[in-house]
Amino acid sequence: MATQLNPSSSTTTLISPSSFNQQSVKSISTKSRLVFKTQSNFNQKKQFELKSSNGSPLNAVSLHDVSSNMNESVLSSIKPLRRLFLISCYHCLLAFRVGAAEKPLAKETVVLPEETKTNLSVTVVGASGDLAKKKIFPALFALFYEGCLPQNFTIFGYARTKMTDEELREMISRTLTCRIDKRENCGDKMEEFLERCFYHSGQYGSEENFAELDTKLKQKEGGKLSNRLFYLSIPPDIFVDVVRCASERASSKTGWTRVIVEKPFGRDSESSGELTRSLKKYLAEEQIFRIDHYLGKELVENLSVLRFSNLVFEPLWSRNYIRSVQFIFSEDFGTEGRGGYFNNYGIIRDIMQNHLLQILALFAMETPVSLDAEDIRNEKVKVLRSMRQLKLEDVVVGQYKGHSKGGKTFLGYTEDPTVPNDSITPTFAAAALFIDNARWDGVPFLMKAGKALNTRRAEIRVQFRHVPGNLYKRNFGTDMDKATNELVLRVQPNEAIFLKINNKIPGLGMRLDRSDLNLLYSMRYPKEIPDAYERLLLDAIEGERRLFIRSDELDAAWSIFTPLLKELESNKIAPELYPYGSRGPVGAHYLAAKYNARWGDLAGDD
Ligand SMILES: NC(=O)C1=CN([C@@H]2O[C@H](COP(=O)(O)OP(=O)(O)OC[C@H]3O[C@@H](n4cnc5c(N)ncnc54)[C@H](OP(=O)(O)O)[C@@H]3O)[C@@H](O)[C@H]2O)C=CC1
Ligand SMILES: O=C1O[C@H](COP(=O)(O)O)[C@@H](O)[C@H](O)[C@H]1O
Repeated sequence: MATQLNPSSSTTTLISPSSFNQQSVKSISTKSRLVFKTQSNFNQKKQFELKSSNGSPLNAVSLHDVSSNMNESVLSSIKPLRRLFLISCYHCLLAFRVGAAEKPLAKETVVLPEETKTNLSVTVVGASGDLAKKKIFPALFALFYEGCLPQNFTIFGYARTKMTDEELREMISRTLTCRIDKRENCGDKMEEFLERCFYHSGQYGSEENFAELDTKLKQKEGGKLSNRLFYLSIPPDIFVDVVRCASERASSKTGWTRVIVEKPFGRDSESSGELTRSLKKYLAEEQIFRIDHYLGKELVENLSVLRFSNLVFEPLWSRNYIRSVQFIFSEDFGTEGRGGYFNNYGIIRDIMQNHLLQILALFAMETPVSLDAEDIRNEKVKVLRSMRQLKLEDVVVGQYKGHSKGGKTFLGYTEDPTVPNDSITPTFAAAALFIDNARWDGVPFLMKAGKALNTRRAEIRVQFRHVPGNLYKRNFGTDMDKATNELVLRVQPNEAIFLKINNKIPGLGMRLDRSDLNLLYSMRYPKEIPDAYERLLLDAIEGERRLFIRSDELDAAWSIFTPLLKELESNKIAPELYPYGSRGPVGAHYLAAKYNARWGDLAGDD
């Protein structure tokens, strides 16, 4: 196709603290978060209330008697890490509670002895950069505001730029915001947060500079057991240097050391494998948290809930009923400011090979044995390993060109000063992928990702088959495509789940139309949805790996895309040009049509 040039119920589950063992902590850590609360109608006994991660109660499973407080002996039977997790959840979920019954956090907080002996240090490496300012510091502040960080925590910024602690605070403070629905004490909280932020300037490959950081970290930790999290918010070519220096000179001697690595994890199978091998010289796999922030998005988290906790969906989840599945990402802006990075990667590596493929794996996996990270990741790997390598004839690539509209001119990709004039890096791609297993044999999984399009959105669209022998086909005219059901998970913006159904238009005649059963999050859940980085940072702090990418997942993901990327690059495949702000190259329509599908986002009735 390319041209060759050169919900929730209101019932609550209660767990008796006396039966609260490691296993229950483990299962809670993967399924839900915890709230400890004191309730007068339960004889003032402390109770553990299971809540979904957005604070709404989970469906009831059972109701146990509550017999004792969570005391030292219970805590001491729990491993230190779990204890820390338990404590942090305690703070966190107090804050997630909804409704008038919510009590001020500070009054309910019981500081457990273990917590006073532990310190968490988060070092943001590349603190002067875009991602750190835009996402990481604000997410850390949101966690602090929500009471999700432990009592003793320190945040360090590390980069080459010379800055004082005060200057870092000034830089961070410009990007901090309060949640719309939680402004109480926000200014004070910001002050408190900023007081815990410090800066160390150093080179990324200097062990000496990391040893200095270590000294500063130790000062702040004040002899407490130290847990250290390093967030690598830097270009990938310096990941290994930083990991070497941090692990050799600044890792914790008393607690855990973990490293969050930002994408890109390599450019292809070889470079990704090389990166993994290099990181593993200094870190165990359990210490590496490869982040894909799409996995932290609310609707992506909900995908498995929707599938596995609703009887109505899972039986339909196969080639028997599903005609095609579409994963759509679009942005209504170009590479503005990130052309240097982007030109070396392109949209397939930037969005498809990671964000969209991760969602696909979650969508298509078999039911995992449990919600434990390894069980889920095992299933994702199986799906990825069952996928066919992507072929050139199943791909369309595009690049945006300049466009003037309403007196405004939008520059084309190659007009961006950070991009070479003759660049053929794709800013748009559409692809048809296939999973060769019993469940999905023959079903096209269509992906589309593009920058500088007409709209910003990310969604999953499941198009179901026609109703066999549909009695009502005449009432629809000839366009049977219109008569199929479609389930849409709108990841962003305006999070929603809707199901397109056929319905009789009220009246004496018999005319049908398509209507939506619509779960619009802003109506159903008026609370602000936490940013993906908040969820993922909290998970990394708690040691929850479910939403991070394991090295074998990464290998399998690269295997699908690497041959295609090589072919595109070695044959210098020219992208189809599309105007800035348009719906993208027309080739994408032909690709969908080849597999008897139509892009759901372009149907005009969403
Ligand atoms: N920005 C975003 O929206 C997203 C970014 N990412 C990934 O996150 C990471 C950080 O992104 P972002 O903040 O945009 O990156 P930046 O380009 O802003 O780099 C972060 C910091 O790294 C240092 N740095 C930059 N270039 C070099 C270099 N060539 N050699 C050594 N140090 C350098 C700079 O700090 P100093 O000069 O002070 O040392 C800079 O402030 C990257 O891996 C990126 O791919 C992933 C998803 C989204
Ligand atoms: O990883 C990336 O994601 C952003 C889009 O993230 P979103 O959460 O704002 O949808 C994208 O702009 C960027 O190119 C890519 O590297």
